[in-house]
Amino acid sequence: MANALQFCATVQAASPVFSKRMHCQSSWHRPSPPLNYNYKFVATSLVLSKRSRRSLKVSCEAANVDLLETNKIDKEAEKKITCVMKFGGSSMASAERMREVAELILSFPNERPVIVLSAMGKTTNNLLLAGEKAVCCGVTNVDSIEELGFIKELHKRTVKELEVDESLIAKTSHAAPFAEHLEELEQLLKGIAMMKELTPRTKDYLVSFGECMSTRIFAAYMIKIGAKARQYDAFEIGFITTDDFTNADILEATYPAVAKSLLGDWISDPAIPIVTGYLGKGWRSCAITTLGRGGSDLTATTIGKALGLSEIQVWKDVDGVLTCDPNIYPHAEPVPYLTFDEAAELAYFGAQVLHPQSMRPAREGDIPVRVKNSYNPNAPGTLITRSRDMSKAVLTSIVLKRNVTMLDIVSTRMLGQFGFLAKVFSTFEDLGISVDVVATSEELDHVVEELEKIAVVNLLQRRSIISLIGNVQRSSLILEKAFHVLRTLGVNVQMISQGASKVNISLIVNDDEAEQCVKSLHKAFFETDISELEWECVSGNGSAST
Ligand SMILES: Nc1ncnc2c1ncn2[C@@H]1O[C@H](COP(=O)(O)OP(=O)(O)O)[C@@H](O)[C@H]1O
Ligand SMILES: N[C@@H](CC(=O)OP(=O)(O)O)C(=O)O
Repeated sequence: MANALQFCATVQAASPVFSKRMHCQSSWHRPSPPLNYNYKFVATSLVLSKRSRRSLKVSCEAANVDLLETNKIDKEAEKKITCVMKFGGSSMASAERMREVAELILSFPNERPVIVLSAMGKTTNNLLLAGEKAVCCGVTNVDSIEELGFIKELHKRTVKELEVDESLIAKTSHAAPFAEHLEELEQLLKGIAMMKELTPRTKDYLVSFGECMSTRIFAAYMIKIGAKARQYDAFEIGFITTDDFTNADILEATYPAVAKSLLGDWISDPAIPIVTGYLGKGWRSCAITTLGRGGSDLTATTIGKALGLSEIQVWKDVDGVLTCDPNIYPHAEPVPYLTFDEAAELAYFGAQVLHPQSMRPAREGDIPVRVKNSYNPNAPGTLITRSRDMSKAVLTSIVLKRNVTMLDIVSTRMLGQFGFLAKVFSTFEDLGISVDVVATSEELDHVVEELEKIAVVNLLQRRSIISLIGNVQRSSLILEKAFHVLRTLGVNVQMISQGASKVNISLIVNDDEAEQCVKSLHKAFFETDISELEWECVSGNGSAST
């Protein structure tokens, strides 16, 4: 189909109205079948003849729509990118794992994916530890920091075992070669040692080495085994964020910018994009930022929305989202289906498996997210979509968040009720503390000091939040059963709340009782027949299976 006269245009869709207009224009121009022609998404690509391209330019100007670019296309570009596949640290922990992941990617001949990678294994933790040690170890001792040794050894060994050499790594991108990264990392640690200071901004620069190195090595390996691959640093291709170092938010401008970078290259020379997860660029500072721990999931869903892909896959080391944390209770089972709301709530309340913000772009783009196991690709995993059949659903998953501080605030009646609550929340806002993720007791001292002007405040530490994610249409059944289990254990619930999204009931208990509660709740809800559950509750003669 492609010939010298054909071009591809990438335009930025502003609204459904535009899409409609676009539709008219496309029939008017009579283009060949669209590359990525989807009404809902930001970037729309069309294959056009040279004459149509000129007319499209005029029409776009008239419709006040950005024509991002028109490129000559080749045959390969007619096959659009289909999905994004994200592989986390656990999937990329060694040369052996990288080989398996490469094989896995190539085992889907009908997919043309964008790959998002995290740092290898525990590299991010090791980089942070190395940074903390550098603060107090003195410049001359930096090269003997144990974690720096681990990082160097892991990456050099991986390069050697995969048999990718420097020249191959250099071919993967225009950026600095791999050896220079290790060199620069050591220099940075020496700088930290000299300054005796590790700011959040420096922390983000420091941890970025993990993803920058893993993607370069992996892209080089893909090229070595004959695949076409191209490495990208997210902060160079339009991941624009707030300047909240260590926990930055993706800004809206990211979507068209990322679409433009990735589609532009794909159209002119298709190659599997291998993108660094977790990283961005602060819009004011222009410095490297990170999206919060586990942020590569968010990178993947952002790319999914930016390109209007049909699926987002996040590959983990477990068979999908499970009924509870397998580290607490090994009999946790995979949950086959979840809604975006359920998954977001689960992540927000502490399930390590997904980044708390990662569902937002997927929900906005209405793109299904599949959570799969890179160690067991045949397992069906979890499919996360906008809605699902809830007719049989009671409880979906149990999440535990430990070491939470509970503030018990009683008004001294100096303010009316509305004024009192407003003052309480503005105190948290002024001090930049998010309720539910209060970090240190030092921060809390200020909160207590402020609140004591209007209330009696009790600080209750070492508490846990147990979140019951499920069908809150059946909240009476869930609560009845849960309280029955907890009463049998002799546990006193200290607070209860139902989330605004109506998929979550949260209970606060003491830290030292929490794990046992989760185990017993799991047995009662997931290892008991549901009809039995309802019968027990109706007849009132059931007993908790603990
Ligand atoms: N409800 C849950 N479902 C699945 N995994 C969970 C859950 N809660 C905690 N986890 C933990 O999350 C891990 C997977 O997430 P993560 O380590 O972030 O993967 P990756 O680094 O590959 O992205 C699992 O190994 C598991 O120990
Ligand atoms: N490497 C970063 C980002 C990330 O998403 O990692 P993982 O996918 O391994 O959770 C971290 O450890 O936080």
